[in-house]
Amino acid sequence: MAATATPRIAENDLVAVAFSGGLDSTALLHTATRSGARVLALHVHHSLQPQADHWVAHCEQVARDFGAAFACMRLSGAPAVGDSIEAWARDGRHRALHDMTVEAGGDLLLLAHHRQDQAETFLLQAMRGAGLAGLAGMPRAQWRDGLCWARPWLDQPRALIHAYAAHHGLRWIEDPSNDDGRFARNRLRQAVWPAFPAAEAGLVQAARWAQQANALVAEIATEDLARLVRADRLDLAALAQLSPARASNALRAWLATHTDAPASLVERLLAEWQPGATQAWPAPGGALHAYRDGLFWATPTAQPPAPGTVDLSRPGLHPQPGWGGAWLVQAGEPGIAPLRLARLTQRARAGAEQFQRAPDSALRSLKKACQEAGLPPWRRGGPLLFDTAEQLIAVSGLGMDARAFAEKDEPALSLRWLDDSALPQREGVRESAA
Ligand SMILES: Nc1ncnc2c1ncn2[C@@H]1O[C@H](COP(=O)(O)OP(=O)(O)OP(=O)(O)O)[C@@H](O)[C@H]1O
Repeated sequence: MAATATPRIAENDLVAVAFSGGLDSTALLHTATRSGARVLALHVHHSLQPQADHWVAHCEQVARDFGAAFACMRLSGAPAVGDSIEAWARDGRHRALHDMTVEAGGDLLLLAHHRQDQAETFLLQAMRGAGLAGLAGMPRAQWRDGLCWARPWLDQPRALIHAYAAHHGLRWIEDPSNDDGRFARNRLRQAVWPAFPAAEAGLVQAARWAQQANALVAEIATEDLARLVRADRLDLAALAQLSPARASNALRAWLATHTDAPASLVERLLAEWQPGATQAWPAPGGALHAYRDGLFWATPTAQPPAPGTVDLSRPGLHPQPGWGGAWLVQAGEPGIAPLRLARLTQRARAGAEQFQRAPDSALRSLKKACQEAGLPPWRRGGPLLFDTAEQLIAVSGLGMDARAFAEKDEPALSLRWLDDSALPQREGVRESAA
C-alpha cells in the first residue's frame, strides 16, 4: 500500500480503533464494528484524571456491547516540571496505541479526528509560526513504524457525527479537561468557533492547500538533492546558484536527514558560507562543516582508541570498533605482502608522519597529502597502520603508502578504509576469512 493511501477494510481484517470513550471515537467504534472487520478497541489511561479508572470500565463495557475486543494500557510516570502535559500525554498515548496494535497483530489504527480538529490544528500551527509541513495538519493516513494511522472522518463535520451518535442512542464520556482553559486548543475552541462558526471549512481547505504545496516542495528538494549530493557531500557552490527559496528548501531537506536543526540554522548557513572557506556550524547532535565548497555532517568524534595490534593478512572486512569504520582487505594490485599485514600497529595520527601516495609521487608530510587528497580536517585523525619496522602502511581516507607496495608478481593484498556510514549492512558482517 502506498505510504499515504487510505486503507480499505475487508471482512475479517483486524482493525484497531483508538477509543477515548468520547463522542467521536464512540461513534467511530460503532461504525467499525458494523463493517464486518474484527475490531479491537484500544484505550489509554493517562493517569491524569481522578475519573480515569471509571472511564476504563465504561470503555470496556461499550466495546463489549458493540461486539469489539478491548485492550487498555496505563501510562506511568508524569511530565517533567515545566514540560507540557498535553505533549507528554500525546507522546505516551501514541506509543501505547502503537504497541497495543502491533502486539495484537494489527497494522491499521483508526483515530476519530474530524474536520473541526483539523481546523484547530491548522490555526494552532499557524500561531506557532509553522511552515508548510505544520500547516498541512494531520494526514488522512500515514504509515509509521509498520502501522497505518488513519483518520477516516477528517473531512466530516462534528454535527454529522453527533447526529449519528444520537440516532443510534450511543452513550459517551464528557471529558472535563476539554473545557480546561490551561490548554491552548481549548482556549482557541472557546474563542474562535462562537465568533467564526463558518470558518471551519475554509481552514481545512487551507490545510489541504498546504498539504499539496508541501508535497510539491518535497519533490523539488528530492530532485535538487539528487543533483547536489554525492556520497556525503552537498555541493554548496551549486546550491548557491539556486534561488534563495529553493536553496533553503534543498538545504532544509538535506539537514533533516542528519539533525533536527532549527530553521535559523538554514538561514545562517546560507548567509555565512563563503566560497572556498573552511567553516563549521554546531547543530544538535554534531556539526556541519564547509570544506572546499562542500557541506558535510559530522558527529562528534570520541577520543581515538589506544594503539593496538591488528592482523589484516586475510581478505575480508575487518571492523575496527571505536574507530568508526572497517578495513576492507582484498586481493589485488597495487597491494602489500600478506605477511607484512599479519602484525600491524593501529593508532591515531601523531603529527610528524610522512606519506607517499604512488610509486612515482613525492614523499609528503601527511598533512599536505591529506590536503592534496581533499580529505576534510575532521577526518584526518586516523587510524594509521604501521608494520613491525614502524613503516607507515596505510591511512584511513588516503589509502596505502606506496613505499609499502609489494614487488610486481608477488602476492599482494590491497587495503581500503570504509567509514561506518558506508557500511549499511554492518550488523550482519563479521570478520571474514578467505
Ligand atoms: N485516552 C485515549 N485512548 C485512546 N484513544 C484516544 C484517547 N484520547 C484520544 N484518543 C484518540 O485520539 C482522537 C482525538 O483525540 P481528542 O483528544 O481530540 O478526542 P477526545 O475529545 O478525547 O475524544 P473523542 O474524539 O472520541 O470525542 C480520539 O478521537 C481518539 O481516537
